[in-house]
Amino acid sequence: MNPVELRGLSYAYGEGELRRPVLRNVDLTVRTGEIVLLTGPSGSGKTTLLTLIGALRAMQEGSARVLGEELMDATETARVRLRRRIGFIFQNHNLLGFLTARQNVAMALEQDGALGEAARLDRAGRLLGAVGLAGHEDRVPAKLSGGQRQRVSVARALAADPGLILADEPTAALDKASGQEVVQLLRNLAKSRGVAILLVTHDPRILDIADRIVAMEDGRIVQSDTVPG
Ligand SMILES: Nc1ncnc2c1ncn2[C@@H]1O[C@H](COP(=O)(O)OP(=O)(O)OP(=O)(O)O)[C@@H](O)[C@H]1O
Repeated sequence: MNPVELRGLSYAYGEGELRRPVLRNVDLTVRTGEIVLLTGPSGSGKTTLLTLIGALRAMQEGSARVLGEELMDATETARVRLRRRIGFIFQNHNLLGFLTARQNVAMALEQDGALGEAARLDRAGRLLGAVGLAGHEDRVPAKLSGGQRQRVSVARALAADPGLILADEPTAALDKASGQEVVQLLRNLAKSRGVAILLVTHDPRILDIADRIVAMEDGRIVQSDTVPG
């Protein structure tokens, strides 16, 4: 089973005369452990596609199988359940400012009823160690650099042991070195854990981490290149 399989996926915003198609007949497969970068001009539909795959909005047309679940006609309950199996990373990291790095990561484990508070904090500490933040566990986001904050997001996305990570412009707010460090880290973790990554980016500095680069234009996939290497 591939983590992501899209067939004939179309999507439009608005209704009636205001209806505006933004995705047109998209086919896309992401394999286990594969890192796919999604590029394309502003407005080409990348973020919309990512939110559909992430079960953050309801499908309209076509088929999307994500981690084995069909999203077309899926109930809200089924979508919520699927979202818990996906790691999300965003440009502005979405960390809670009043919680420490460790608490931010531990929060992502709260869905797991089997783990008590102490076990969650312990696991969060180990994940922070895995992203190179040992010694920074008890700092709040404001006391970390942009790159370190994005590493906390990576640790948080990995917390629930996801089969798929969806990232939207994760390096946009970072300088070149921190951006490359974060994506390299993401790559190493994905490869060692067999997690698939679909990453939207405008950042030409990180194209070399991809297994495949998919280009979108006007709601269509116009090019899919396997990166040699
Ligand atoms: N909630 C919404 N309601 C109506 N139109 C929307 C909505 N969200 C996005 N759009 C429009 O849909 C189109 C695709 O937007 P989307 O954000 O998916 O593109 P994108 O490729 O991610 O762009 P960017 O690179 O600028 O983030 C754009 O024309 C946008 O204006």
